[in-house]
Order: sequence, then structure tokens, then C-alpha cells
Amino acid sequence: MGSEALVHVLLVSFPGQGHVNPLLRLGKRLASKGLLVTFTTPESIGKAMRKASNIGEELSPVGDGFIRFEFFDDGWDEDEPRRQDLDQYLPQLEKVGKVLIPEMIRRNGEQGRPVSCLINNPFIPWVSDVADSLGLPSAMLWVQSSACFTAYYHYYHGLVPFPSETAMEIDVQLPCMPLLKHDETPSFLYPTTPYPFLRRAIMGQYKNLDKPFCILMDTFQELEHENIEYMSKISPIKTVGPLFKNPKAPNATVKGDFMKADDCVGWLDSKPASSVVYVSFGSVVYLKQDQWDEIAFGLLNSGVNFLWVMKPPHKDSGYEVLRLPEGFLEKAGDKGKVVQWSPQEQVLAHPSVACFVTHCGWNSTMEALTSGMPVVAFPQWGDQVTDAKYLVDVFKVGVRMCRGEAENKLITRDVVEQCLREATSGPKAEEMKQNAMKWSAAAEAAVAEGGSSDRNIQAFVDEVKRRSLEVLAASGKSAANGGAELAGKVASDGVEELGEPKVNGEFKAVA
Ligand SMILES: O=c1ccn([C@@H]2O[C@H](COP(=O)(O)OP(=O)(O)O)[C@@H](O)[C@H]2O)c(=O)[nH]1
Ligand SMILES: O=C(/C=C/c1ccccc1)O[C@@H]1O[C@H](CO)[C@@H](O)[C@H](O)[C@H]1O
Repeated sequence: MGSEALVHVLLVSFPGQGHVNPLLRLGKRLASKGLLVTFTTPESIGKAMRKASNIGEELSPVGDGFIRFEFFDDGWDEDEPRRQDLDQYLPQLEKVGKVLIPEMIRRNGEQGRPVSCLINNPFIPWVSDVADSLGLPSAMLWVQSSACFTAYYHYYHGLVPFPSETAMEIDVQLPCMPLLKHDETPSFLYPTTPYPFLRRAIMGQYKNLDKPFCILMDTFQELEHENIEYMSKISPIKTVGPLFKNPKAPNATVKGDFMKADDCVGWLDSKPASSVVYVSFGSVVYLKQDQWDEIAFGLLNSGVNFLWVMKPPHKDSGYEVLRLPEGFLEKAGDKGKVVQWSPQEQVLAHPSVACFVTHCGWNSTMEALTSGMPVVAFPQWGDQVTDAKYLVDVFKVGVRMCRGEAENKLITRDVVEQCLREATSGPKAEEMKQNAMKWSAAAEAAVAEGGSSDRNIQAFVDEVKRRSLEVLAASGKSAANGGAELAGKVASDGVEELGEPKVNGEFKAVA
């Protein structure tokens, strides 16, 4: 079947690595089930993705469908430093996105690829407004845990008390969740958070939560069972994770890395089984120099082999370039390897890797669990502090090295060493490995044909197909001939009408 005849879904992503990865993985899943998927994010990131990840103009076949990329101009000069300030950049993205995404939809329609559904990730909630105004169905991919979704939901609706200026240290009890200490609740909700713009962005998504017909989640039923069951009664959620596993297209090479991964698999191959500690704090977290030094000495003193990701900060981020202690690499010798960016999926699947020192971003969390990899939790902010709680106390695959940035505590080399020892040898390490292997098996089963996530994704694809016929029917056209004409209609109506959901017969949102 040619790509023209396929139902076409447009994925719009916030330009962060931890957001692009799960949305692109969802795109590959949808494509593998026979949809045409277009992935879009601002050109500033598109440029990095093209360079690092071999992304071209062409259509890539994935399973029964296809994926392609189109990037949009965020309206700022190439080297505009304000992109690093989300307080300024998020409103800019909304302003240009509300014009350029409808134009992209129109263009695609004119080229014979009418868009039937929009999917966004959090931080850019205006995408559902765009869909609404064009009479198109939309869905949202929640890129964190169901537990965090629950926390934000209850905060937004004022359903339970959260830490506040007058009661900062209260515990928080949320339905079907363990009691969270104040510093285990998503830290964007603290009154003192340095990232109030991210709280606003997430709250913006909750304000718009009635617009998407479905909230897809990169988690799986068996992992957060009771909580998911509870939230499903309140919100139209569907678990589809772990998205990084795609059994129908395991060899799909389409990737969305912003930086080319350094080669470290050969080095891992040279190490004995379960002998390497992998250390990475994701794409956004930067530690201070004194903390970096303590980690460096902890690694050396523990005597373990280690692979350490030390990504360079963006030139406009305001972060200092971190240095390794003098003579560190010489002392480590062949026991240690430091890279700027790693092929993390491959690293976590490598038999030489014993454990993962992680900042507990949700992608890293899911990748570790699915790879059967015990962790040492070093959360900093946002969902990471909640994910750390779950990794250690609920999933029982981790030891805790710190409680988060808000604690403002230097974790000493002795603590680092002790945690590494605990996670790599002895009965606790054994127990964590066994638990991690159980989660890995459960994750594989969830995404295998007929598993909970596979069923949900199939149901979602079927629903998108059904709604696409309704959208075409609402325009008075058949699926066979209506696409281009529908797109023309969107083109002429779309931009001017933004912000005003249409309720006339022609493009009414499909309920
Ligand atoms: O050296 C690295 C570090 C991270 N990642 C990937 O970047 C994403 C980071 O997402 P996460 O939610 O863990 O953290 P964030 O970067 O959003 O804080 C994950 O998919 C990782 O696999 C990677 O490929 N190589
Ligand atoms: O990508 C981000 C945040 C980006 C940011 C924050 C502050 C200033 C500039 C950019 O967050 C990551 O998102 C993941 C998915 O929601 C999450 O799991 C990670 O913990 C976050 O680090």
C-alpha cells in the first residue's frame, strides 16, 4: 500500500530530548501498525536531529506504515539565546505554532496527505487548541509516570493538600499511591521551585485536558496497576509503554538524538559481565562542580569499571563547563570511560553493565526497568524525585543516593562509594537484579502482541481510523476522494479561526 492511502497522524513535540524520544517512539509504534506519521518539532532541534540521527527528507518505512519529518521555524534567529529560557521560549512556540501547524496541516492536505489526528506531549498544550479549532481529533502523550499524572491532577483540581509556603514539609497521600514525603512530590509543585514556568506549562495541559480524546501514557498496566485503574475512571488514559520497545519493527533505525552518540559498545564488550557502572544524568540536569568531583572520587575509590556521560552544556545555558579532577582519567585508566553522549538503549541492554546511576527522568526509568537494570537513584527535580521514590520503595530495583536538588546537600564520595558497592555486590544487589528482571519480563509482555500496551495501542489506532472517516464524512467527502478537499477547507478556515473552537456542522470536533 502506498503512503497516500494511509491515515495520517501529526505528532508535535516539545523540543527536549526527554520529550522527543517517547513521542518519536510512539510515532514508530503507530507507523508499525499501518499509519502514516509526520513528526514535527522546531527547526532548531530538527537541525541537530538531522546531523546526529541521519534524518532526511524521505519517508521511512516502519512495519506496515511510514514515518517522515517536517520541522517548523520558531521565528527566532539561529543563535537566539532566549531559547534556553523557557519562560520566554514557551510563549514564543505557542505564538508561532498556532499559525505554522495549521499551515503545515493545510500543505499536507494539498499534497494528498490529509491529517486525521494531532498528538502532542506536555509543555505545549496549545496543540489541542489547534486541533479543536480545525475540527480534528487530538490525543496527548503523557511522558511521565501515571503516579506523576495523578499528583498533577490532584494539585490542579485542589483535591489534596500539597506542600505550600505555610506547610512546606507535609506528606501527601494520593489515591492508590504510597504516602509521599514532601520532597517526593513532583518538585515543580513546590512553592520554591526555580522552574515555575514548567509548573505553568503542565497546569496548562491540565486546563486543556478535556480536549484530547485520549491520553496515552509511556508506562504499562502491570507497573502501576492500581493507580492506572483508579485514574482510568477519571481520565481517558491508555497505557502504551514501554514505548522504546517495538516488537513489530525492532530494527527501525529512525532515531531522534540531538547529539551523535560516542562509540562505547566496543569498550563495554571488553569488560566482564556485570562489572560496569553506567552513570548518566540525562539531557537537562547539570550538577555543580563540587558534586561532580565527589562522584568522580566515589567512582575511583569503589574500584568499579564505569562508563560516565559528561554532556557539554549548551553555550547559552549559563552552566559552567564541568571539569574532571586533575589526573582522574589517568588514575581510572582502562577501568573508566567518559563520553559526551551514549547510545543509552544499547548500554542498558549490554551484559557488562551492572547498574545505572541515574537522575531518574522517566525515560531513563522506563529504559532501566525494561532492560532489567538496577539503579542508583540521584534525582534532582520535577518528576525525578517521585520516580526515585518508586524505583527504590515500590519497584524495589534501586538504592537512593540523594533526595533532590531542593535538599541542597553535597553527596560525599564516601556515600557515592557505599551506594555503588551496595548496588553491585551482595544480597541487596542480587535482590534488586531479580526484581529488575521481573519488571523487564512484564514490560516485554505488555508490548508483545496481545499484551496490555499492544492492545491499547491497537485500540487507539482503530479509533484514529474511525475518527478519520468521521472527519472526512463531516466535510461531506468520502475517505477515497475527500482528503485534499478537506485539507483545502482547513487551509482557508484554520489560521484565522484559531482559539475559537468551531461548532458549525462542517468541522465540528468529533466527540
Ligand atoms: O547519554 C545519553 C543520555 C540520555 N540518553 C537518552 O535521553 C533520554 C533522556 O530522557 P530522560 O527522561 O531520562 O531525562 P531528561 O533528559 O528528559 O531529563 C532517554 O531516552 C535516554 O535514553 C541517551 O540516549 N544518551
Ligand atoms: O525536558 C525536560 C525539561 C527541560 C527543561 C527544564 C528546565 C529548563 C530548560 C529545559 O524535562 C525532562 O522531561 C522528562 C519527561 O517529562 C522527565 O522525565 C525528566 O525528568 C525531565 O528532565
